[in-house]
Amino acid sequence: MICDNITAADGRLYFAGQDVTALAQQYCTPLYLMDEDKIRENCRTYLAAFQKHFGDKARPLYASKAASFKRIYEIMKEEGMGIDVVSSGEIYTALQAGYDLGQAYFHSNNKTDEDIRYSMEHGIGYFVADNVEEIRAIEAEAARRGIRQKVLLRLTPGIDPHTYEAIATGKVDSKFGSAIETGQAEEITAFTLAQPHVELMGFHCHVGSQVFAEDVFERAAVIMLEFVADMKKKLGYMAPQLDLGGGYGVRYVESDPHLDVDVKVAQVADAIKRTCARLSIEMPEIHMEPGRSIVGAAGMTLYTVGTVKRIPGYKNYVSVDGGMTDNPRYALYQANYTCLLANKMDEKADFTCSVVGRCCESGDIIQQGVQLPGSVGRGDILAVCTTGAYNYSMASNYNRLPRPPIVMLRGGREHYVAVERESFADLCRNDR
Ligand SMILES: Cc1ncc(COP(=O)(O)O)c(C=O)c1O
Ligand SMILES: N[C@@H](CCCC[NH3+])C(=O)O
Repeated sequence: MICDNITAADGRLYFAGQDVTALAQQYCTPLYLMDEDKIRENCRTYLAAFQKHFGDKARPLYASKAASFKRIYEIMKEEGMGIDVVSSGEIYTALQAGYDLGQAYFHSNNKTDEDIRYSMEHGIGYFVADNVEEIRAIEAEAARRGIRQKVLLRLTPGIDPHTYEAIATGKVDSKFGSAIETGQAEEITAFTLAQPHVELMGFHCHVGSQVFAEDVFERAAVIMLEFVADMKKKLGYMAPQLDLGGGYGVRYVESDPHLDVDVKVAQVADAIKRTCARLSIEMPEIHMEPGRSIVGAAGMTLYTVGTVKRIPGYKNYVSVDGGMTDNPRYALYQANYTCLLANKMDEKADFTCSVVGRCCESGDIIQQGVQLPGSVGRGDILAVCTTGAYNYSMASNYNRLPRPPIVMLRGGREHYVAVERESFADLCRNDR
């Protein structure tokens, strides 16, 4: 199986040690399951790797855009993880969970004045400013409040991470950040250092997501540290923090490699230490922002199969009771997923089909070229693996479909609702 929390016994699929067909019956479908133990294990793996390879001068921040709901911030708080947020909505949710915003880094390429005001009012720890206009707006709000606000600057190191084009973000031609190559990174650094109510805490980059390519983070670290050294020499400014963003990939299909976080962090730490020695600079405090690799494999989505359509000479279609509304990733990126028929795990999977959703949209596809048992039919439970990241958080109500609930699994036996299923009344809540 693609992850060690997925098993099969007596023809049934188990996730986090629990029979998912029974869970589908109890909670109905579509249904998001999340393995709380796996989320905590992943946090601990990052925390231990950072401690081991960087010592106290480092911290992983959970990129909460991957999965943002109250319970996840409670878990991050309990695990001692920092967080990255990208909107006032994520900040509000973190606050509802009692998360200390002083540990939060506020990203986004376009923070509104209202975002800046709201987050400062609630004591945001750090802004990761994207551009000069944001620095001006942060300076103005900080001056109004009579405080000195900590910020980092998002830079683009000019690296191609070899992932889906739509989720590559570290190239010079990007809506995010200021490019080192064009000199804009230096300009914004000088500008920020001249602001009386802004304290520059360092630099940030994020090269992309679902990254497996060798040494991408090491190369980013070297470019960023060379910039740090350059700013020390030119402006007399030594950055206290360096944040290398998120991006480690997870296994969606058998052909995806398995990334060992401890090994990856060790390699990045090694590159950082060697580069700092070569440049004769002190190692800044290092941060990374894993999102997908914390929650991706901790998720599974369950659907009930409806129509099975066989078109002789063409394709076979298996329709399920959710679709691009709860998982838009195939529609957006042609992303890969593993689909399993949860209640027929002992049957040979030799029926090739496209698993499609129920929306009025031909592109409403979960996955193509899926192999399921030939007996697949109405009422079967279809599981899509590795849906913990960027599924619930990117869900929509297209066609007025209510968002599924999130049921958390823990300890091999317990399950509880972390997010309720939306009702039809919820859909009309704001209608006048
Ligand atoms: C700035 C930033 N940090 C962290 C992440 C998290 O990335 P991932 O979920 O791939 O670890 C993202 C998303 O790609 C991001 O844009
Ligand atoms: N939403 C993307 C990840 C990138 C988002 C953050 N920059 C995905 O589903 O793969």
